[in-house]
This record gives sequence, structure tokens and C-alpha cells, in this order.
Amino acid sequence: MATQAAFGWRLIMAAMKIRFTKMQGAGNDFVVLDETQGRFGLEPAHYRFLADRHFGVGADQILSVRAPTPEDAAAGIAFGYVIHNADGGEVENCGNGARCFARYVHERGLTQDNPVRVRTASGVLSLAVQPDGRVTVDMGAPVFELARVPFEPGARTPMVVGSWQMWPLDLKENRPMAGANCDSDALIHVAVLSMGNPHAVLRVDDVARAEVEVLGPCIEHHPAFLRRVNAGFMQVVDRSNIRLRVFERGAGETLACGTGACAAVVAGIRLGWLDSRVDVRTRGGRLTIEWSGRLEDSVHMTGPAVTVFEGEIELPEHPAGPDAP
Ligand SMILES: N[C@H](CCC[C@H](N)C(=O)O)C(=O)O
Repeated sequence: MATQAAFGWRLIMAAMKIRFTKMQGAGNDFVVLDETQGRFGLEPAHYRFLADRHFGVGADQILSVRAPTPEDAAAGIAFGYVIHNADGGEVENCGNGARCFARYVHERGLTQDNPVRVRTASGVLSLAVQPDGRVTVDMGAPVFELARVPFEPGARTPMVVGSWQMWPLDLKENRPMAGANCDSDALIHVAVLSMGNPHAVLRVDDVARAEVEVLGPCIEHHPAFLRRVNAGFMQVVDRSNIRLRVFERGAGETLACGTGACAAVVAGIRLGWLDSRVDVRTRGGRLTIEWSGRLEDSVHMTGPAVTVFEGEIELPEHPAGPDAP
């Protein structure tokens, strides 16, 4: 009852009904909207409402499938999509969402293309649905240029590890909106890279004991990451197996993060800990990541994507957002 009382959603305008599909990829869950015939004109507050697990449908991200531009259609790019985090912010890339997109457009007969190509905020992805229903995604090449993550090194000095580096983060430098206990004296070191979206990867001895819920927000909101960051906690089991937990930017800890799995494996390969094909065990399922180690080569990810249910929901025209407690 406390939750109900503390966070109400005041619906202040006439509602509009929309249909949606609930999907999940390794437990990372999505509300998928078909905007191929026209856009719903949703605002960030609508995405927050749809993602809300008490007052909406509940999801880590919202995936809106859209028609291609004429230029893209002429180039064989069959769709576009945009993805918003549970906090309403638009994101550049989403690996588990990409796999769910591929199954979605096939299951609804929106295309027979296989692989299917799609325009996203971080570029064009190619997705192949395998006979067993898993999906293989060409995620493009990782990005290491710090300014493109974006990460501001400032006066920090990296620690050299293998043929690469890890950056020190003083969590006490955190912005107050982290809202978590970030005054730990422990200096952590993270690998910094982008998979179209920003990632910070740290190595831990045991993911089950990692303080993801405390350190996660402190890393996400650290001022060195100019657009916040996804924080990956990686346990190296052996050179072809890791366990991973990710505190996602704009969503909190999810059961799996596809771009996070790619970022962790790429970091592990560059730091000398992993071989070129790695099984990533997440709390929601297993993802397989392959990367040659050549900086310009694409990362490939294979994993599950499942439709959970279809539904319809009334959306307020302008959700007022959660009531003050
Ligand atoms: N939270 C991420 C977006 C979703 C990524 C994740 N769900 C995936 O599967 O890659 C970000 O803000 O960059």
C-alpha cells in the first residue's frame, strides 16, 4: 500500500489506447510498439509510464519499430527503430532489443528478410534469425576513442593492463543525483569503451557478491561519463567463459545487457583475459560473443529473443508523472 500511496500516476487528460508486445531477451524485457504505420507521438513521460512495473506494463526499455526512410528502403534497410530506457531517455544502441526486434518483424510477417537490416541511432545493424530461434547480431565495431564514449579522463592516469588500460574512478567525485552511498574510499578501475552506447567494465572475483546496487549508481552518474554510463561487473571464469551483471544507465540492474556483454568481452580480450569467442552467463540467460581482437572488426552476439504476451493499454495524453510522496 505504501508504494501505491507514495507513487501515484495522475492521468490528467483523455487517454489513448495503444497495442503493444511484451518481449524479453535473456530476461532483459521490452515493450515493443509498431509505429510502422505512423507514430504515436509519445513523450518521455509515456515511455516512463509504459516501463513502470506498478502503473504501466513494466519493462527495462521501450522499442518503437518504424518504417525506413525512402533512402534506407532503397538501400535494403527494411526498418528503423528507436529505444528508450525506463527513465524515458533515448539510447543509442541495445543488443537484446535488437534480437527482439528481429523476431518481432519476422513473427508478424512484416518482412521475410533474413538477415534483416535496421537503422538505429548508432548505425545500421544486420540481424540473422537462426533455425533454433536465437538471433545473431552484427553489432559493429567497438569504439575506444574516449571522446566518443564520451569519457573525460581529466587528470586521471590510466593503469596499463596487457595491451590496453583501465581508468581509475574516485566514486566520491560523484554527482549528488547518484542518490546512493558513493563515499567509498575504494578506488575502482574500469575499462572504458562504447558499443554505440557508453560502457564501463570492472573485474570482480565473484559477481554474486559484487555490490552492484551500491557501486552501480555511483559509476552510472560519475561526472567523467558525460552522458552517464552502463556499469558492467565481470567475473572471468576461464578464457572462454565469464559471468556478468550490468547496472544499466537509465534502467538499473537488468537480468542481461547485450551491449554490456559485448563491451565486457571486448574489454576482456584487449586486457588479455579472454579468447575471441566467449559465453557470457547473465542472471537472465546465456549470450555468446565473438570478436577477432582487430579493432576495426565487428562484434557478433548470439542469444535468445522471446515474445511473452500481446496487450493493449490506455495511455494518458500527458502523464503527470509520479506524485510527490
Ligand atoms: N541502458 C542502455 C540501453 C539498453 C542496453 C541493453 N538493454 C542492451 O541489451 O544492450 C543505455 O542506456 O545505453
